[in-house]
Amino acid sequence: MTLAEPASHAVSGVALTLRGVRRDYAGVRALQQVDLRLEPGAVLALLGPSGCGKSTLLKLLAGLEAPSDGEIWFGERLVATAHEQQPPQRRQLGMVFQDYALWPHLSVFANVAFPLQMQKVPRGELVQRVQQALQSVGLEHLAQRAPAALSGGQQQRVALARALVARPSLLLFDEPLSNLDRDLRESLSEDIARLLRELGTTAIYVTHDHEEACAVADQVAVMRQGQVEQIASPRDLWNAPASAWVARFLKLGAVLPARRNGQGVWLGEGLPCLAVPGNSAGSGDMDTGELLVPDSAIVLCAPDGSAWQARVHGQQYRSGSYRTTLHLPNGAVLHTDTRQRLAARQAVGLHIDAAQLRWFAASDHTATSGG
Ligand SMILES: Nc1ncnc2c1ncn2[C@@H]1O[C@H](COP(=O)(O)OP(=O)(O)OP(=O)(O)O)[C@@H](O)[C@H]1O
Repeated sequence: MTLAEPASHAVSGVALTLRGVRRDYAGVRALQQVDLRLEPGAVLALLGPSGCGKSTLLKLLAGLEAPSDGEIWFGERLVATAHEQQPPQRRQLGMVFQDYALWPHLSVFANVAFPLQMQKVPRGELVQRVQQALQSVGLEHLAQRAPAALSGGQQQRVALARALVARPSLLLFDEPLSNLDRDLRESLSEDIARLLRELGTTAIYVTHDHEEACAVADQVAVMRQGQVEQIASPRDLWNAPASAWVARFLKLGAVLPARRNGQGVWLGEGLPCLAVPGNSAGSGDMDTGELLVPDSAIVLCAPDGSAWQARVHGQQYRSGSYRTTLHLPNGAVLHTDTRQRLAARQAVGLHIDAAQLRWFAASDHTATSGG
């Protein structure tokens, strides 16, 4: 198959298709069989632990590396196979990196103008587009400054304007906010999300930060060992994690070994039975698996107010409430948030909202939720 030429005019928001994409380095399979499809204008966050293949996937999309197998399509354009790759400059990409990558000797204006100069855009149009891009990131008043005279957040806004000014069909973000403090990350991720939606640009956004991924993206791909473990909207990811691993990675609550049959689910010998709705186990033999118990499923009560007994292991104050660690009689650890200050080793009762629990079979990724 030969690679198509890019369209001569700027295309906003291209569809993205990956089919069977694999990438091997000497002795390391960094990506194995990645298949995904992104609609034009959609924003996909790649989230996953260190080494899961996020940067490798980004490099393949950027054309900085070639797949060992599979196909990458931008809309109707085949941009990469193992045998043939379109170079980065022909892919109509914008990129925003963690370290901003601005030219230190050029002004803010000149940095943003750079991609248009490369495209030999006429001066009048160039000035107008640079001003527009700077306006969209709220920096038009700093056009003549040098990057060194800007804060980290402002520098990243310049990088964003530079990526947007060329009207790319795909924007790639590589941990763009990880050098910034939490408040700035929040405000800038909101701005990025708004801009991407206004412009209708398709984007891939690599991050380690769950909240940032959900703030920016329509879809989140959770990656594990070179594969996409789950791809879903932020809401579906939180409400319906596909596996115990995803639930753990997203820190959705305690994920505990459990057993079940048709009568219910048990977290251990001698503990009360949980009536997890939708439990599809047969009435006979016990099934082993894991149970997700979100923090929000647990409400504390007096020790004699429930069949569930626990002891307080410790508390940590966190913006308005105490995150409380609880030990069940069999040693299992649960967490909940409460406004009550409790003593270590204090006995408490628990109400567990079974509707929020989620069962994961040991042998597969099939989850049964209470919701
Ligand atoms: N040039 C390379 N040569 C050999 N192995 C590599 C190379 N680049 C990446 N890898 C390996 O491929 C796997 C995926 O790496 P990648 O950088 O894509 O992970 P990541 O999810 O981006 O990690 P991080 O979040 O730490 O940046 C890792 O095991 C890594 O060691």
